[in-house]
Amino acid sequence: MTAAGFRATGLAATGFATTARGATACWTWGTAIAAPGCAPLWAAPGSAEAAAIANGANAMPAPRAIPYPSLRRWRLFRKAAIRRTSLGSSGAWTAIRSSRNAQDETRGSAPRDPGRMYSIPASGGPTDPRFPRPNSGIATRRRMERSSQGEHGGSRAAVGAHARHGLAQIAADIEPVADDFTKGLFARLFALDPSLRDLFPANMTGHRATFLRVLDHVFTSIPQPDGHDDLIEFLAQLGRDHRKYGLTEAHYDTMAAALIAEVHAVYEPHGGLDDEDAAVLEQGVQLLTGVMRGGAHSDPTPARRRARVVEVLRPHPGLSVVRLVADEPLLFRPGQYVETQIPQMPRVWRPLSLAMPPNTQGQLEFHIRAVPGGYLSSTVFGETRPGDVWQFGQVHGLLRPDGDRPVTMIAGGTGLAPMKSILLAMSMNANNPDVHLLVGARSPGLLYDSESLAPLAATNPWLKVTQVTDARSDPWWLKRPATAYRALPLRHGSLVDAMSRLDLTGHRVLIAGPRGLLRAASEAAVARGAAPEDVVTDPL
Ligand SMILES: NC(=O)C1=CN([C@@H]2O[C@H](COP(=O)(O)OP(=O)(O)OC[C@H]3O[C@@H](n4cnc5c(N)ncnc54)[C@H](O)[C@@H]3O)[C@@H](O)[C@H]2O)C=CC1
Repeated sequence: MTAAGFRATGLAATGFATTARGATACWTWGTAIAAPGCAPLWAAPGSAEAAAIANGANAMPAPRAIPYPSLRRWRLFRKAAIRRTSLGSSGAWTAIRSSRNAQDETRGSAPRDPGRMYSIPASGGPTDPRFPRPNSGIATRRRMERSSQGEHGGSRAAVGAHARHGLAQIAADIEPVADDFTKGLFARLFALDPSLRDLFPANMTGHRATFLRVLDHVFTSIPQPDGHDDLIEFLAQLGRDHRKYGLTEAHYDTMAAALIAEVHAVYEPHGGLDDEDAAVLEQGVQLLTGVMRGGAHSDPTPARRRARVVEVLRPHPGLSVVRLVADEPLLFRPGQYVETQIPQMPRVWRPLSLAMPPNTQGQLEFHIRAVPGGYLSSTVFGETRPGDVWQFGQVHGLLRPDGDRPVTMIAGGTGLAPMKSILLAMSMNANNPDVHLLVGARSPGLLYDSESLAPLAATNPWLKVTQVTDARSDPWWLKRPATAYRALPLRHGSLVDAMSRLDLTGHRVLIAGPRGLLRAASEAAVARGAAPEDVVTDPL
């Protein structure tokens, strides 16, 4: 074995032990460790994975988490659902029943739904795509239904016909009054149980928006003919996530009661929900809260982890690198992000990408760009000091290589963090697929981590790094003359333009950075031959 350990400057913190088969690495922030036996945290000592890594296999585990659907995906999904909604005895309904029966069993009573579920037709005609929406929507819908039933109620069949609109239609009816709805819902929730107020941040704007998206997703997914496994896993994951707020089982009952009451309140001025819609609503809400509760209950891992800030670096005036040591090592996959709470903003949780792979020392690193007016970033930037204790909830994220296929990474600004975590982890394997990292910044001096990337590229033959900057020269406020980037190839232009020279057929394409870049680079990747399912982003 030829060992090449070193201690680099700046942010670089990588030590390599080069073997005949390739390069493995162990690293710590300050000191390089040339130790061929370093096993990553996800491979328990003595496990088959650890043995596979020792034998040179690329042993990154498969992802477990279901991603949160993006707002766009939700909207598309939802539109499709409203067009072809139907309620049936689907897997989702079975889940509702199991969840309700499980609750009953824990309460010691007989299951409520021993037989079949509600006799709602399994399929029906599509809802009217021209269905009127804002404010007058509900009233108009009721008028339409009444006219089809006779003004003073109609046949059982007619009631069934409008019940087919079901949950997707309730979601559509809520949309025009979404803001008032979520305000009313949380006011009702906190009135029912004032202790809940202390678990959430003072500013509920983000929460209300997120809650609405979740509700919309659930209410439009349930009537779908398939995809219920994903929905159940999504809700279970959401329940696991919500453990960080300290929610108890009773809180879920309160939430269910508040939600049902608030939906009824929306329909109240328009004649109220009929019995079938009310039953459908209750089932949907039971599914939502029941599966979340089950997900939370069945997770044996701690709801929160803690880590202490040990170092805050400022590679350039617009960027903080925060390093922490956790009480207990965090379990995550390289490339993932973690829900984070800082002491200056209690009860506020934000996703941050981990810039190091998991390690037994519990070392964590985050790259945080100061965003003018940014809620968390500016606080971290101005106020974080060594000794601060940060808390962490669930980890998420799907950025990862896939088998032996070549990988192209597109990292814009601090979008480099998850890529660096993956690359450091890969450098511990003897065999890796070829990786081409394109890292972009506004100007050369903003390429903040070239000091780490240059030695990583120099010692790992499978890795190629290309830097891309929009401008050729640095802004006036960047006083430190930047030179580290000169160790790696540099192109000028946009990151997306730089992709135009690549053939991405058969490549796994991982993209991280500003939202605009995620969108533009995803389109460019597909245009350059990548299969859409191989283009992976994690919009934070
Ligand atoms: N997993 C992820 O997707 C991660 C995302 N981030 C996010 O990345 C962002 C990084 O911000 P900064 O460092 O200030 O980046 P920046 O604004 O300095 O831009 C970095 C690079 O992205 C390109 N870019 C920016 N906007 C673009 C657009 N609309 N279309 C095409 N290219 C675009 C720029 O040309 C530049 O090459 C933050 O918003 C952060 O939240 C950070 C870490 C992980």
